[in-house]
Amino acid sequence: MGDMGRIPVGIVGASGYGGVQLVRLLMDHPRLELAYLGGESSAGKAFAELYPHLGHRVQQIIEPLDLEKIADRCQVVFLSLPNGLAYKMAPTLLEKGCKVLDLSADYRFSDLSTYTAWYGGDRDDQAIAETAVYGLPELYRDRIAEAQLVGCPGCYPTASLLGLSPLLKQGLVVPETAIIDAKSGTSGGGRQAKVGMLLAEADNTFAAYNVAGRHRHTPEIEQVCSDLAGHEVLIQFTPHLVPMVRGILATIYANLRDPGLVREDLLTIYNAFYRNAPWVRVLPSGTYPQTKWAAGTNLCYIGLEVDPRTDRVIVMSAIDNLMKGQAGQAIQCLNIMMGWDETLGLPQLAFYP
Ligand SMILES: NC(=O)C1=CN([C@@H]2O[C@H](COP(=O)(O)OP(=O)(O)OC[C@H]3O[C@@H](n4cnc5c(N)ncnc54)[C@H](OP(=O)(O)O)[C@@H]3O)[C@@H](O)[C@H]2O)C=CC1
Ligand SMILES: CC(=O)N[C@@H](CCC(=O)OP(=O)(O)O)C(=O)O
Repeated sequence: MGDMGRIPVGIVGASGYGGVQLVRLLMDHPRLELAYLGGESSAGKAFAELYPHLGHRVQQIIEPLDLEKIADRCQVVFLSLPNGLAYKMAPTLLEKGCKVLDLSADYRFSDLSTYTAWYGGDRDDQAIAETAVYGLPELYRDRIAEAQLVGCPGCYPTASLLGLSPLLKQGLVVPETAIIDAKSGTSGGGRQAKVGMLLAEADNTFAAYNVAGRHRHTPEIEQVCSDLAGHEVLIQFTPHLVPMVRGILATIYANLRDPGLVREDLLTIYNAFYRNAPWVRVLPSGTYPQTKWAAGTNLCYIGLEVDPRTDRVIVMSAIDNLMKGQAGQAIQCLNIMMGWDETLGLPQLAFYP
């Protein structure tokens, strides 16, 4: 235990977008303290050299990877790394008693053959993967509370699943008719330099990518939808890149089983479903979410409509991809794992008015 009863925490991948969000959140968390910052190409640099605006609060140097040292110093470790690295690091940390929260895809799949089909690699750690809990608290809160290893969801799956879950759980729509049309800001692609993310390339343009089941978040969304529906479900998911930095808006369409249902019926059902979920705000009738309301917060805003001409429900779900879609949700999960209030240390006020 660190000073004043705070829990010492390490972040591997501290220089990336997920890493810096975690640092920002940990600085103001009343029960956690930063005990280790790790990176690869940034190792040896002061964190303040990369993020000078946080330099008055964070004096640490980013250190090279040393799992034994991390485990000696930390009770909790966040792995915020490119896919395919966490599963090589987590076993040592777990063996030494650390709680591990992985922000990559390595521990999101209960069946590793799905992971390797989409992410490649050769994994033989099915037994460890099976101990991991999918870190979407609104669906798996009780299991997260008992977990030592959490696989935090992707940003698109978070927005999509929070929008779709009440409908699937209650059997209100035909699951196979669900279409998720989602748009993300560029920070979803991480901090690595990529030509498509240059301002000159990404500004003033709006386009779909990885269409027709080609995005790796498709199987992640389908895994949870199948769990909720009680049978295997295929979902149409189309991601888009929009010229903004933060935020995801998922617009979801599905055919209602009962065409007599109206908007108010569904809003009542959504409000009941999320009544104990402090990070989900179901909007009043006729109000649709905007990404800027969620920016910088751990909130998910949900609005919905029913189209009586087509008997479809249309659900809109907005999050900040770096917060509820990544680092904020990881802290929410840790709060639950520690038995604390799940809102502890997480911002509710958006960056914008
Ligand atoms: N951006 C988003 O909206 C979301 C991202 N995610 C996932 O979270 C994870 C992190 O994403 P993001 O923060 O965007 O990524 P970034 O590209 O911004 O950062 C990646 C980090 O990984 C570090 N790293 C890379 N290789 C190694 C290594 N071998 N050993 C130690 N550190 C290493 C880098 O360190 P260095 O700079 O020192 O080389 C850097 O700190 C990814 O798996 C991503 O898919 C999940 C949800 C949303
Ligand atoms: C805009 C953008 O590029 N977004 C990323 C998704 C980021 C994410 O959540 O990635 P992981 O599932 O790997 O954690 C993409 O489409 O690849």
